[in-house]
Amino acid sequence: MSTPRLLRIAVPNKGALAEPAAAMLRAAGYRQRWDLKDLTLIDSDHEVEFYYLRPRDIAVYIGRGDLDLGITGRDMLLDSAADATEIMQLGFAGSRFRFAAPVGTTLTLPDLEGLRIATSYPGLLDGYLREQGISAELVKLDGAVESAIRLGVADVVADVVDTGTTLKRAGLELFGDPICTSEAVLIQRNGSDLPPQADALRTRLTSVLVAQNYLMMDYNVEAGNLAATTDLAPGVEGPTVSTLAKDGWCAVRVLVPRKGVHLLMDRLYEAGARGILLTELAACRL
Ligand SMILES: Nc1ncnc2c1ncn2[C@@H]1O[C@H](COP(=O)(O)OP(=O)(O)OP(=O)(O)O)[C@@H](O)[C@H]1O
Ligand SMILES: O=P(O)(O)OC[C@H]1O[C@H](OP(=O)(O)OP(=O)(O)O)[C@H](O)[C@@H]1O
Ligand SMILES: [Mg+2]
Repeated sequence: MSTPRLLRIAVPNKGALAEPAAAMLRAAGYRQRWDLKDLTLIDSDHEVEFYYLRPRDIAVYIGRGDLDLGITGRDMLLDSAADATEIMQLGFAGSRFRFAAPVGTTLTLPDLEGLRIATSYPGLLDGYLREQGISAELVKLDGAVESAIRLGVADVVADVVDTGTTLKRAGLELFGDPICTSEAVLIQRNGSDLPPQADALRTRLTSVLVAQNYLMMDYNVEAGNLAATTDLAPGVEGPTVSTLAKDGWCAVRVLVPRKGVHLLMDRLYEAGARGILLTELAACRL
């Protein structure tokens, strides 16, 4: 029987994506580099080879078919116009791509006509301006775009915004609708055939997301109140209900979303649940 070829995965080597991407792969059970100077790493147990590349270049390699799968930002994928598509959302490096101008300028979208717009994402911006029928001059910069207006090279910027701190420090404010809402995504070349290890990777990454977003809950409840509590927390495939060594009481175990879990515990308590315990999931396969 022939051994399958290595699955080749592009992983960001620096910037906002690098650390959480490596952490997610580690949490999924894959080996990751410890030495930041390593350019590649083979995880022979899983027949996977990781390539550590500039986040901006990852969509290009995937679109050309040089590598099988890559982790990048949706904004970077769209900016590259690569022949690739996102196949999974990874839940980190969330950001919005937005227009900003000096505080008090009160611009609207049509005012962009004829203005100079600084950006590190000219492909993404150009596509949006075309869609909106606006003709503007794009000033392409590598980074620190927020300083472009003060330095006189642009009237407006279009850049990645997370907390908004960088914009605020530069004396800028947002205007217009978000051009793109982004997060880290797993990408694949359109129509490419992947070795079987790709399915295992996707299952493992999904499991990491579940383990991050869910908690295991245990509680005790009198049989008469069981339905009221399980209605509040129905779980993924239904709660596990066992008999408690106390007359007329049940023990319940159920997966619950991390988000809003304190409110859920209050409601369960009101509905009769007692001894409510939460446990982190170290790993799972659902
Ligand atoms: N402060 C941030 N918070 C959350 N996500 C961010 C933040 N800054 C950038 N990102 C996201 O991380 C991804 C990579 O951006 P990053 O700024 O790390 O790369 P870069 O430095 O522009 O890349 P390169 O060095 O290759 O040009 C993008 O998808 C972007 O939306
Ligand atoms: O809204 P905030 O939380 O302030 O984050 C947004 C900032 O983070 C990124 O910058 P990065 O550190 O990647 O530097 P760069 O501009 O050189 O890419 C982005 O380009 C913004 O400048
Ligand atoms: Mg950046």
